Amino acid sequence: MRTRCSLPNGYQWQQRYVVLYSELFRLEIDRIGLSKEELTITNAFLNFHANGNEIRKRFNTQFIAKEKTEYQDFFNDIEGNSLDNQQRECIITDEDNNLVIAGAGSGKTTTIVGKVKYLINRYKTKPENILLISFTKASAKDLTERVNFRGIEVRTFHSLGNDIIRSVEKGKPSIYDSNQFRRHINGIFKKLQGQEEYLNDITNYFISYMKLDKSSFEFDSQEDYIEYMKDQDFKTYKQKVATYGDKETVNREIVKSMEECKIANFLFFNRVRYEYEYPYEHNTRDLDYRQYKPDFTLFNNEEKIYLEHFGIDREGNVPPFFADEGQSHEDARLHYNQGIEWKRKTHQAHNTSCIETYSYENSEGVLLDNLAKKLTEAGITVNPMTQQEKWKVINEVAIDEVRAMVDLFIQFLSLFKSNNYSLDDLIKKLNSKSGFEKVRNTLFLKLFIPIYKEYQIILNEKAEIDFSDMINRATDYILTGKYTTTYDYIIVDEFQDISQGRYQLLNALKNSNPACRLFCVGDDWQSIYRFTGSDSSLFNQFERYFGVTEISKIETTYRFKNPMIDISGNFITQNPSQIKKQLRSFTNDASTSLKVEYSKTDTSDDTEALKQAFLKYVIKTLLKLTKNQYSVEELAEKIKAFELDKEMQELQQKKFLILGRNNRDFNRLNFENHPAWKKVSENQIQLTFAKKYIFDFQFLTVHRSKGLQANVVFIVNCNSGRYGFPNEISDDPVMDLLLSHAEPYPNAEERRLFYVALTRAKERTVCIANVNHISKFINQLDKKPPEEIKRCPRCKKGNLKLRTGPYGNFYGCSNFSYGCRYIKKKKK
Ligand SMILES: Nc1ncnc2c1ncn2[C@@H]1O[C@H](COP(=O)(O)OP(=O)(O)OP(=O)(O)O)[C@@H](O)[C@H]1O
Repeated sequence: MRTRCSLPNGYQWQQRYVVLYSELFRLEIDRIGLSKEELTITNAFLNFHANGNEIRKRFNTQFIAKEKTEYQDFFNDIEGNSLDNQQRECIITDEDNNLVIAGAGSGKTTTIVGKVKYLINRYKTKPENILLISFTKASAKDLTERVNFRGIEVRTFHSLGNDIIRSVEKGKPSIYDSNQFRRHINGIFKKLQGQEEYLNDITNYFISYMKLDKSSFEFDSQEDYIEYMKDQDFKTYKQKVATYGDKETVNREIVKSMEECKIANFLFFNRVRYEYEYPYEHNTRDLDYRQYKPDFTLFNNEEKIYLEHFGIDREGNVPPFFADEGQSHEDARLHYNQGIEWKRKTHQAHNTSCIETYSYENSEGVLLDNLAKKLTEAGITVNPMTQQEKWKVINEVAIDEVRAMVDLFIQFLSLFKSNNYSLDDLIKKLNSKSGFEKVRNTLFLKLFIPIYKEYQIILNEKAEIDFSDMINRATDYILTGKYTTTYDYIIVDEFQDISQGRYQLLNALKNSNPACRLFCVGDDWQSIYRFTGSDSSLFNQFERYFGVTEISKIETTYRFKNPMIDISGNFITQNPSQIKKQLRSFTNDASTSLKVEYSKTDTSDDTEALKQAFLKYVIKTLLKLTKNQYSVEELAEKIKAFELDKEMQELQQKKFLILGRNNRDFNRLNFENHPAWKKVSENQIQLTFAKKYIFDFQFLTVHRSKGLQANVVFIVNCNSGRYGFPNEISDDPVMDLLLSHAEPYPNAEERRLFYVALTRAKERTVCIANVNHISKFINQLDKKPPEEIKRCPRCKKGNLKLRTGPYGNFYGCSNFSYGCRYIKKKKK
């Protein structure tokens, strides 16, 4: 064991002796006959107890300053870099528990390399007494190479757990092949669908509980309500044919609210033929009003019956945000109720039948039962599909939802096991919830528990353990004394990805040697592995878990610059739970910019936008390289004539990354009609420019891009919707059952993921968003969108689209179908 040079934090020591201190303090010690020597010692104790922390701080400040001077040469060359002041200080700081909060690209790994070398050089710590842990095999290998010191091998938690088990059990444990995980869970899920009750539950979950049911009365602003609606994506299970130009596409029907979605699915699965917002059979158009389109038109043989769903409570009130600008809530209520009356009178006048349903029926949980009765009374036959038929339809039209459900099971199971939870723990947490969320979670658990049990049976039958079992079992061996360690120092990289199970292992290792010190480095802004078990509260509340801790920061980023530092920093800290840091760039000489490229197609193809974004970057860079001597047209000519060979070659040296939220986002790039572009492998794109210059683009998911960097990064699919960015599945509220602290800030995990995407580029990050489905993240980031993407001043979410009406051209909000009725006349 080495001797300590700086003074440890005395908080625990002060606590231990607090009673003795109070007793001595009460006594008049110079009058109780102590010898001179006893008096000196007692006074020193009292002084140190009262002022210990001040004394310690003063001493340590002096110590750090002295150490920085003495080891200046050493710190001037770590991996060929001269360390910055914060990097130096956190290496020298030497408490029992040390947490280094780092920024993206701030040299975390360089700092760890420096720490290890410092321990070995300065304190002569034996390499075998330093345990270095990283999270993935690749990062452990990279760190081993960077530390490059014989006897130091960086471990992953898994390899460590594996070795502990092997040493105790005197044999290698059989490890479950995690590559089979998805296949197994999918297989179990499919098998369970053969059971009648399970099939009932799963169809029920998809139809009624998959999307979050929030009443419009819960929202104060139309802005928030529209955002919620767009995130939830109110697609029914009915398909509709749509025509774009000369192409026909089949898409799921989209309605405007969760309640309408419930009604539509009810009609569809009960084989009631209907059309959504179909023009009323009688002409009602006049100069002020367009043709009336009832919510649903039901076809009963030759007869048409209408269905209107009214968004009112039992007293006829409407949600607060129904009021238009300058309109009082009471006026909005009157206006809406007049609309109801108009519809009733219209049906009376034309002798047509209209079934009415109300929002309050949904809040009271009787909407669909009442609807069934009303349909029967109106003579409409309700002919329910069997569960098998329903499930077949769901699989046919919404396979993405079925896959997402399997992803959710996988994510839930991983977090459940890596947290070392029991089913009882889940039930207890469940009981703390209420309302829709409780019913939804209960049904989810009913679906999850059999999957978990079957999975455990597979493990038992094969006598295998999975990664979570490995960590948990290793922890047990340490806690029961079957395995002992001698580590003086435990250093953990990427600490933001820690899970409860790994924390328990770490704590057990640390506590088995009282002299052991812990040095953890990570960036809470980049914690993106909740789906494999990480729990960000372990980072954010480090001290609560490990005891008194010295917290340091490294905040100079060596990758990206301003304005991206400020933009991304403001973006991530909108979530108040993220720790505040002041990132700054190592240089003011260059910048990293953020651009948004808006795709204007009606399809999910980002190809054209990617091309445009790339061209803009090429032009900008060439203008700079040629010192703005030429116009854009001249540049194009010169490229064709190969007169900018040097500049083009310089451009070719750059690294380009395309990032997607999911692997399937790669399919958003489709180069059918663009011969210069081609997909050359599963994740590679190539562009041949001017028939000569080849540019390579690598596609990665944002998760895979963690720790990587490029000159330019294009982020595709920056759109709203359940599978956009933010992806609404990953922040499914059911995950709260497993987190030690629920993350109340909306889309917290996805925000961190987007932050990781934003911070990969050295020069430019381009977000590609579709004008019709712009992600809320883009709305927050792009404060000044181009003219043609004028934000709607009312709902602030849509953009204004030029339309033609009876009084000429006008701008209307793209969120019209979500209820925003803003219009503005086009100036002549
Ligand atoms: N003091 C320094 N001076 C100059 N360059 C440095 C310094 N510290 C680190 N770097 C450089 O910064 C880059 C990023 O360092 P490193 O790989 O350690 O970052 P990181 O913080 O682990 O990144 P990420 O946040 O993406 O995981 C490397 O090229 C490294 O050499």
